[in-house]
Amino acid sequence: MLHMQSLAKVYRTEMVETYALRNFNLEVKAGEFVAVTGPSGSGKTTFLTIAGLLEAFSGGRYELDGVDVSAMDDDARSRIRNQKIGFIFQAFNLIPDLNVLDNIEVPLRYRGMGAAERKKRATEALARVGLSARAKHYPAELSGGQQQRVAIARALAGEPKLLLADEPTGNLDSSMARSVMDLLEELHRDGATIVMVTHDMQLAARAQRNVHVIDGQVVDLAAELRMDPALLQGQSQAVQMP
Ligand SMILES: Nc1ncnc2c1ncn2[C@@H]1O[C@H](COP(=O)(O)OP(=O)(O)OP(=O)(O)O)[C@@H](O)[C@H]1O
Repeated sequence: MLHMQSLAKVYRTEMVETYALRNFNLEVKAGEFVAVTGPSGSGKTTFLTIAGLLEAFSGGRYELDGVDVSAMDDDARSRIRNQKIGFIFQAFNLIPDLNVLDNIEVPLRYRGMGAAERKKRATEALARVGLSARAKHYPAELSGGQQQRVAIARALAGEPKLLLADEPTGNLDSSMARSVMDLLEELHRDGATIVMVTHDMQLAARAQRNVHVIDGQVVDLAAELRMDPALLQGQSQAVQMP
């Protein structure tokens, strides 16, 4: 489903050049639930942003659902993004002035889907996350856990090939976090492909597979820790320009 080979992402400012990702290799197969962990600044969000076709990368190759997206321009990338990817963010990112059902319909509007089909898909997605009774509520009338479930319904409504979650329980207390994780596990059992970025190792342990990132690279965590137990504290490298 997702195949990254020798991917690189360099951020350049006047003073420094930061390799957020370097020689980044990862393959996620259809139906997998993968958690990506790593210390602050290791490149997790950069990886997710590129995986979700929100940003271009500096080198290497990325294949999504069998399509090489490496050389695509912004328009082509956003078309594929709208069709194939569902996002779940830490901050939910619901629109406060729209009710729950209308929020779920937003990405379907971007696809140019007709009103009747949008409503049908949004209603089904809301039922999927167990919140049918809240269709007409506004985000502020819901708990954090319920808002995240709505955001998951919004991600699901487009029937994406790949669900990308960035710290999906980061803004939730532990019982709400558990229920959101229960939902992700359930979606995975039903066949969804999920890649979740988190710094929470306990949460990550509930995924099917863990991938650890240090200094912009996927590492074999067990082997690295045997060599240097302090590695978990590592930061990404900022290289001074000459
Ligand atoms: N727009 C940017 N411009 C310059 N440097 C950036 C930019 N975005 C990220 N970086 C740098 O790239 C590196 C990786 O950042 P990234 O946000 O991907 O890490 P992270 O693992 O998600 O961190 P955290 O867990 O703290 O969110 C960091 O050194 C960061 O400072």
